Amino acid sequence: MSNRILGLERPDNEPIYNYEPGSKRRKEVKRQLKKMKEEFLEIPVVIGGKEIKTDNTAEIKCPHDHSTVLGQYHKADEELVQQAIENSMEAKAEWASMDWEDRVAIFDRAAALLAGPWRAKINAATMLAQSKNIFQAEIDAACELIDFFRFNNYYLSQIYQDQPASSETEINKMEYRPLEGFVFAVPPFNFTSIGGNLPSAPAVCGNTVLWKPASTAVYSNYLIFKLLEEAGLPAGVINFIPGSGREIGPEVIADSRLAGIHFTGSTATFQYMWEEVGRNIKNYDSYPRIVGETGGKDFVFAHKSADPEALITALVRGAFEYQGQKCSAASRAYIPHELWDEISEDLIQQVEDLKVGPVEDFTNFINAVIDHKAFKDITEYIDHARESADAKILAGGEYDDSNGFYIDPTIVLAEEPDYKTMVEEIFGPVLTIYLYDSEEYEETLKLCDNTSPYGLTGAIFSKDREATVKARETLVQAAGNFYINDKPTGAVVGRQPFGGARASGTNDKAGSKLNLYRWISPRTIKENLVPPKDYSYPFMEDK
Ligand SMILES: NC(=O)c1ccc[n+]([C@@H]2O[C@H](COP(=O)([O-])OP(=O)(O)OC[C@H]3O[C@@H](n4cnc5c(N)ncnc54)[C@H](O)[C@@H]3O)[C@@H](O)[C@H]2O)c1
Ligand SMILES: N[C@@H](CCC=O)C(=O)O
Repeated sequence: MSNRILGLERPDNEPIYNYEPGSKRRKEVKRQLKKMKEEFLEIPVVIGGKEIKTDNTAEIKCPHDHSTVLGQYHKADEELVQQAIENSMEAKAEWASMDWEDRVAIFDRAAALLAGPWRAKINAATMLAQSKNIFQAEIDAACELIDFFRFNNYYLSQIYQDQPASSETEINKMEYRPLEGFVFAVPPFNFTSIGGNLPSAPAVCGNTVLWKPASTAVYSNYLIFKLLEEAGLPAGVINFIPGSGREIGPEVIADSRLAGIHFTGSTATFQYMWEEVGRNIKNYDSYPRIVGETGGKDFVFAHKSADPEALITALVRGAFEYQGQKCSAASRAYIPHELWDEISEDLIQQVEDLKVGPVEDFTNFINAVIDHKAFKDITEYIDHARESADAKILAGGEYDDSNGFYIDPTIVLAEEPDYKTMVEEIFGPVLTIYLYDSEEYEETLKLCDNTSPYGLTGAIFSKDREATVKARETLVQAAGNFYINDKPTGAVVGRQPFGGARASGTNDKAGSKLNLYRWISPRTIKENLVPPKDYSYPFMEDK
């Protein structure tokens, strides 16, 4: 990177490592896994750099192994939330006035530390506490978060350079102030990178932030917080307040100085938060910016011309990587009858061959789902499909939570296009397939568009350009990330900016310039170099 004053150079995406057998990197991750399981991590609330322990704690266990306790976290109560808000407001002035080159340098250093000495540790934490295999941890906790840090810096430098025109008689300037107040960052459990990005994107713009991590991802999120401390983030810029969302949320949202919410999680939680903001709207100092990326019911749509092998791979990886716990996961598929006859045997075989087990065995493709609630919710859908006359289970369907929250990757065939599992977000390893008559391609595209309230990701598989264009046009509002001949997951920062509309969120595209604009409040400054000294217009003069 060069020339910070004129603007950072566009960074490259962080390379993804393979962790092949015998490699040094694989050995280091294994060493970290062992160490973390032997140790017990005590996670405090952190306010203004001060670590606070409370008498209200919760255990952190591996989702894939109930007997392994990794540590415990201390929950913030109302009083600590108030302290965190006051501290955020105190830390604000100094942070906002720091040269932006120094602010971005801190996040550049965080990226470099994560790419280097912290990489194995953060990957291992994500593997153990969120039950991600090494490949899924690597693309998330290492690569995507490094990219978020670096690309946010780059985009911010571009925003700062964008200035209005001036002339010989006036100087115009756009000052990109942080928001007035503090920002509340509330991430989901499923991506460590989102945990790190939600507080750091507003922070790099000069805001101070309250970070409430998801209760099932506190372990990795705390390590990211420690990484930011090591990178030089001043105390109080981000305060770390783990605890119950239902208790902390209303307390924070009621504060008149709330300047913004940076949320990713379920549609229901986001709607609740928006309603709370609405209820408090008359109390705020300014209108809080509300950014929320939420649920999805992501589709794969196959035209009869689709490449069968590419389609099978996209369904297997798109639906079942990280146990389908990606907001982008392929969760419903539309396949013409004749193509189904060609692919069904191989698809079912491949899904049944997916190895299920703990993360410590790197040959396992599928690990556990996050917790008991997720296990219960997902298996209820499977049971519904097993008992319904409108559905049939073609693969998987078994589950067992005796040692860990394991659910076999499951394929459901729906007789009706609006069968429950074609419509609702399941957020687990369940793919529902609906077969259609290839003569009814356009009608089925419309059906796909209207079947669910979401609009996050979707894919068309087709070798016929006209059919591809028809899908792209008919499904124009059905997905904020639309893929042609690719799975609907795995967006890369700087290449496929991520987010969706409809019930899937405000579509502010995490890791892009669009997202950063939400965390700044521009002030236009005009300086008149030659102020006029006569109020009258020329045409008012008497001839
Ligand atoms: N669109 C995206 O970019 C994206 C990315 C990842 C996950 N997701 C979505 O996230 C969901 C899964 O994540 P989850 O289970 O962690 O979601 P969730 O809604 O249960 O929790 C998200 C966060 O909100 C907090 N929370 C819960 N109730 C709250 C309240 N009343 N006030 C304040 N905070 C509260 C939780 O503690 C957590 O930190 C899925 O719906 C998935 O589609 C979306
Ligand atoms: N950005 C990720 C999904 C994040 C939500 O879970 C993807 O594109 O697969």
